[in-house]
Amino acid sequence: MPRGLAAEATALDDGDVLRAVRKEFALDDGTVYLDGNSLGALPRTVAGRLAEVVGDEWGRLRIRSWTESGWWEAPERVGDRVGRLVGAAPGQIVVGDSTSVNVFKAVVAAVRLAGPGRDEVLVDAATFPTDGYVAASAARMTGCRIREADARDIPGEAGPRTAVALVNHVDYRSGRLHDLAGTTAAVHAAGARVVWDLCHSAGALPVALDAHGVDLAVGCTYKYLNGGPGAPAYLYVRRDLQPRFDSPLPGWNSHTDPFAMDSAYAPADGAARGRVGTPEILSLLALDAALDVWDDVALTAVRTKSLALTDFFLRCVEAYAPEGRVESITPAAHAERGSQVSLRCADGAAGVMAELIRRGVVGDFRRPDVLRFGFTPLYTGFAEALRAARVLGEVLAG
Ligand SMILES: Cc1ncc(COP(=O)(O)O)c(C=O)c1O
Ligand SMILES: Nc1c(O)cccc1C(=O)C[C@H](N)C(=O)O
Repeated sequence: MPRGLAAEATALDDGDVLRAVRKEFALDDGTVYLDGNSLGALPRTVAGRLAEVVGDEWGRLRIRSWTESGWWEAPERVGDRVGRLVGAAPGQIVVGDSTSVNVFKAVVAAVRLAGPGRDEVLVDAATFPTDGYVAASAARMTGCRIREADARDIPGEAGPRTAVALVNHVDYRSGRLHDLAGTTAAVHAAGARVVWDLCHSAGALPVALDAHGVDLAVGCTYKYLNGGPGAPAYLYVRRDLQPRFDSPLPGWNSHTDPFAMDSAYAPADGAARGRVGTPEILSLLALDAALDVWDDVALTAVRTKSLALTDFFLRCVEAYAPEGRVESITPAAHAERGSQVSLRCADGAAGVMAELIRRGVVGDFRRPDVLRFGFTPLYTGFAEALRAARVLGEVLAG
């Protein structure tokens, strides 16, 4: 069986249409990096571009770079590049701040868009914690109450009192992919708005924000978009909602004429209305450079490879892991799977992951018992999936 898997891995790598993209990343063949769903690898061109931004744009041009190097418009320009990856036409995404901050803007703005009598913020019960914390605070501030529901039940749970539902497209822990089209349609049918958190889906699979009429969305850029540690996040506001988008953080950068330094606030049109303060130029331009790797990549090819990788890894785990030691909590159905495999390991999961990392297989551990393996189709190969499962088997066999 294992010999058959090795031959299969070779054949799959040979047929991989994305294989050449790996060399665009700074990766070493000694490590199997399965943590791109926490921090994406470094695209090789980023360091040179950053050196240029620091040396030439900041160092030589200094303040002139806000206009001459295009710094001022960079949040919307880079937003449009992210838009191509999440199915958003230009003019609807602004890059800046953290996901947490953008969740706040989106949830409060969605409540402000809601009709009378809507005082409920519906939250995916298994949400990444920051979304839950921020939504709870946003609810308190807007006179709403929070109600939690399993993300799969949100279509049926949204009702006449729901102002907004906040849902994770892919669950960070289990890797479950939620139904963006169906949930959005059902929440709309209930008269409410939906905010999607795309942190674990953008760059991992095709996302079609415009096609499904999503109201608002947020996401980070340091996972599958490889923007780097602390890279700025983004906010999507559907074009027809932009004139009514009432930001709870109306900083001077979102003013229609920031340099008027007017004491009265007048919001900018378009995506810029989602801005707050001065953009994080260095990390924003690092992200801009990192996005170049996507120029010739089709998201459909990414999805095909992602599913093949995770299918193959699951089969390898079945072949190598001692019976009963791990159990996948990631859905087997392709329609319900993101780009990771999470294995429940009831016995000593933290120690197992530490040993895996020591042996060159980098995933992560999520308390209390989850071993999480992220598969980044741009740079992860099938032989690596096989090696990760083999080493996991060895570690579990102790
Ligand atoms: C689903 C999800 N939402 C939000 C965050 C937090 O984003 P940030 O730290 O950029 O606020 C993360 C990861 O850290 C995440 O996985
Ligand atoms: N944002 C992170 C960080 O600053 C340090 C360590 C990990 C992260 C993460 O992104 C965690 C990630 N969102 C998760 O899904 O677990």
